[in-house]
Amino acid sequence: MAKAMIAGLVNTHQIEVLGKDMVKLRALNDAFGGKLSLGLLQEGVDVTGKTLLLCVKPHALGAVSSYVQGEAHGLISVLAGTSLKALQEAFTCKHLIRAMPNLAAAHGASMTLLTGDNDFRETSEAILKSIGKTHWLGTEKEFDIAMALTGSGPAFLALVAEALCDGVVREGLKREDATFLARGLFEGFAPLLQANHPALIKEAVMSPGGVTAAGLGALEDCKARSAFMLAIKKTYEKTLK
Ligand SMILES: NC(=O)C1=CN([C@@H]2O[C@H](COP(=O)(O)OP(=O)(O)OC[C@H]3O[C@@H](n4cnc5c(N)ncnc54)[C@H](O)[C@@H]3O)[C@@H](O)[C@H]2O)C=CC1
Ligand SMILES: O=C(O)[C@@H]1CCC=N1
Repeated sequence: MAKAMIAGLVNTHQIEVLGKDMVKLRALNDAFGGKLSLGLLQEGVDVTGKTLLLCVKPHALGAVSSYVQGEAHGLISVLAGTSLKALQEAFTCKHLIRAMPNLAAAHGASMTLLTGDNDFRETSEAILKSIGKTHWLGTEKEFDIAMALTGSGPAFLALVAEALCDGVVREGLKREDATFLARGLFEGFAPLLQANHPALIKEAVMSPGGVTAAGLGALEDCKARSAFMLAIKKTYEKTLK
């Protein structure tokens, strides 16, 4: 996630990357043409007046915060399931934001959620727009629910793509043809979804008594819709633990 954010920001912002391993940091800097400043994350790192992008796994929050000192200007955290309250207890900063990008950030196409301090909304939106689109949510509850859709969504859609491919392979299609076709399907589906409500797309394809109706009937028999709703529920509930 950090690498994707750096790629989006490197040409417009001064970026200092703090990490544990100087060899890895140098390799990262080489990948970005030497445009980064590097620093070791060690006791006493002064972050006064800086805007921090926190991109470690949630369990590393305590370790990272124990190293830094001073009052940061802003802190933008991408840590899943880590509340504003927990961040506030760990860091001293003027403005606090939670952000939830997704894996498409690696292609500049993230759908990133934001919530937190309204006074830092514009700045955080400008920063996160470097990796795709942003959407501000007024409460942490909405943010945590929406995360199940956009943060985890690439994994759910990957499962759909994989399952559809498995289906045609089971019927006899070659795997490479299936994969090529699924990529084309998803590419074409993106603009369709931008222009139409999903229910209308389904209705447009579902001819009376036709082949798609037979397939959709099987999905309803298998409770596919209910399975996806349960997946969202479980993802959201896990966020709260
Ligand atoms: N992978 C995803 O699709 C998404 C991930 N996130 C969030 O992004 C965060 C990072 O996830 P990834 O980039 O996938 O993980 P990652 O494992 O690729 O990157 C984490 C980085 O943190 C460094 N690190 C670990 N412990 C550290 C410590 N104590 N001090 C300094 N650096 C430390 C690691 O060396 C590594 O470079 C997580 O909190 C996750 O919840 C958010 C949205 C989507
Ligand atoms: O599953 C996770 O914990 C992270 C957060 C959202 C996507 N991946």
